[in-house]
Order: sequence, then structure tokens, then C-alpha cells
Amino acid sequence: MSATKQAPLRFSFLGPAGTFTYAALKQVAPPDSIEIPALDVPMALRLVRSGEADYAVVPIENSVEGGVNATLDALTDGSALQIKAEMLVPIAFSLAVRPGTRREDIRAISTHSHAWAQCRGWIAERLGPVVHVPATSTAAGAKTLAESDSPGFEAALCPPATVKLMGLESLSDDVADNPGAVTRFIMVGLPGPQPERTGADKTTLLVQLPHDEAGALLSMLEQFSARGINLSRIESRPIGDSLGRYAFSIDAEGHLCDERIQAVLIGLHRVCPQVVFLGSYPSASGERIRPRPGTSDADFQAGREFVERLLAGRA
Ligand SMILES: O=C(O)C(=O)C[C@]1(C(=O)O)C=C[C@@H](O)C=C1
Repeated sequence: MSATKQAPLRFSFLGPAGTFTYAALKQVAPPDSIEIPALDVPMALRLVRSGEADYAVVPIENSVEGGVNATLDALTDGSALQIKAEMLVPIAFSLAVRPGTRREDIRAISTHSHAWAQCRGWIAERLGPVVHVPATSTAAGAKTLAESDSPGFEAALCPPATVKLMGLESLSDDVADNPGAVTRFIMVGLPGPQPERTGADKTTLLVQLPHDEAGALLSMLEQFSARGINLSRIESRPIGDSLGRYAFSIDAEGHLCDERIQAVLIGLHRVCPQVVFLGSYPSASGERIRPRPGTSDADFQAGREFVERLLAGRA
């Protein structure tokens, strides 16, 4: 009897094919996956929420520009989603042109705003004053340059591999203000069982602080520090209902199965009006977490047994 064939997984991503996001997708999507390019991050996530895609791959953090606001906001703007994996992609840009274009012909360059932010110094120094024409992604700018009769710009900044893919030529590779830049991407699906604990994990949360309460931020942070938990990212995002109201987007080292992370979640739930759990997943660096003395699962278990003895009158 032949085994029933699993349907291929469907991956939405910030498209078109040739974006840095696409390179991240290739790290996790099985070869027979169905690839669904989306115009922007909210659309890629919407396709998961609607059931048209099993997973979305989107950028979340850039080593030069910081958090990707479109992703941080869209993750919690709608029904619940969970991060299943993270991927790192080294970022270097090529200056792509149509065959025959020379450096001195370039008056305007199209690319994603994050890409422009990472290259504008390099461009200003070597090309002088050049206009940035925003594109929905690096590959989208390169595609328009290759395919449009009058794109309105003479060059695009895109991943080196995308130059050839779009039938363009590179006038320069390794375009960057900060060589060594890296962007972090996430694979997002519907809530379900967590990926297994590896000992090198991250947990992403969105935490809202009580309104107008002195010391609220410190109380929130104490939940982590008391359990020896390192935060690899913390940034504030406006809640949007009025001026001065913020939620904190946080990556904490550890997994939902770790006792110390559970204790943090209980603590946050006690002191914060809203705590959104966005998933525990293996960290791309693979660096194992060494719990601070007194914060391992065994330490928590011993503490619980101590209290149980007291409750049972066996002190
Ligand atoms: O436009 C792309 O190629 C993307 O995948 C998006 C994105 C980003 O949002 O930061 C990804 C990596 C680079 O930093 C520039 C752009």
C-alpha cells in the first residue's frame, strides 16, 4: 500500500522572487513548497490568517535599521499568529542597471526604504545627489527597472543574485554603509504546538504597560531580570489609540517549556494589562543558554517541592 502524499506547504513572503526575504524562505521551505509572493508584510501575514498560506516569511529586525515596524505591528493587528522559526540573511546590495547604463547616467535609484537607509552614504559619496524612488521591496524595484518602458529611475539596489535573475547588470557589488549587515527573518504560522525546546531558544512577546503608573516599565523588566533572562531585543511601538501610549515588543532568551519563562509570563500577566505570546522557537545563532544559578527547571522544581512540603505541614 502506498503512503498518502502530503500536500505541499504554501509559503507567502515579501515578494517578488529575488528579495532578501525570498533567500530566507529558501532556508526553511521544503523544495516542493508553493511560493506565494505578497506585495507587503501585512498581506503576507493576512494570507496565513485567511488560510491561503500555511506560513509567511517576513523580515523582523535589521542590524542597521532596527525592528521592522510593518512586521512588529502586523503580527498583532488581527487574529493570533505564532513565530515558528527565525532565519538570518547577510545583507549586501548590488547597484543594478539595464545593460549599457553608466554610473554617470544615474539620477534616481529605486529600492526598499530599509535598503536605501543602509546604502545612502555609499551612494552619496560615489554618485553624488541621487533621488530615492521607494519600492515595495528590493526585487520589486529591480523588476520594474527590467520590465517597465519608462521606470522613472536608472538603477536599483537589490541582492546580488537578483541582478541576473532580472536580466540586469551590476555596476557595483557590496554596496553598503555598514559592511557585515544582517537581517533577521521569521517564519509565521497559526497558533499551535511550539517548536521543540532546543536549549538555544527565543520567546517573542508584546507587552502593554499599565497606563500612567510610575515605575511600570521597571516592574515589567524586573519580571525578566529576577529570573536571569536576557532580552535580545526590546522596542516600543505606539498602541495607536492616543499619544504617549506604547506597547513593548520583546525577544527573551528561553522557551515556553522553561520554568523561568513560565514564571515570567505569570508575573507579566499579574502586572501588565495585556501580554501577547508570539511564539517560542530555536534561535538562529544556535548559542545555548546557560541559566543563571537558581533559575534552572530543577531549581524551580526544588522550590515547588519545598512549598508543597510546607502546605502539607511537613516543614
Ligand atoms: O526588499 C527586500 O528584499 C526585503 O526582503 C526586505 C528588507 C527589509 O525589510 O529590511 C530585507 C532586508 C534588507 O534589509 C532590505 C529590505
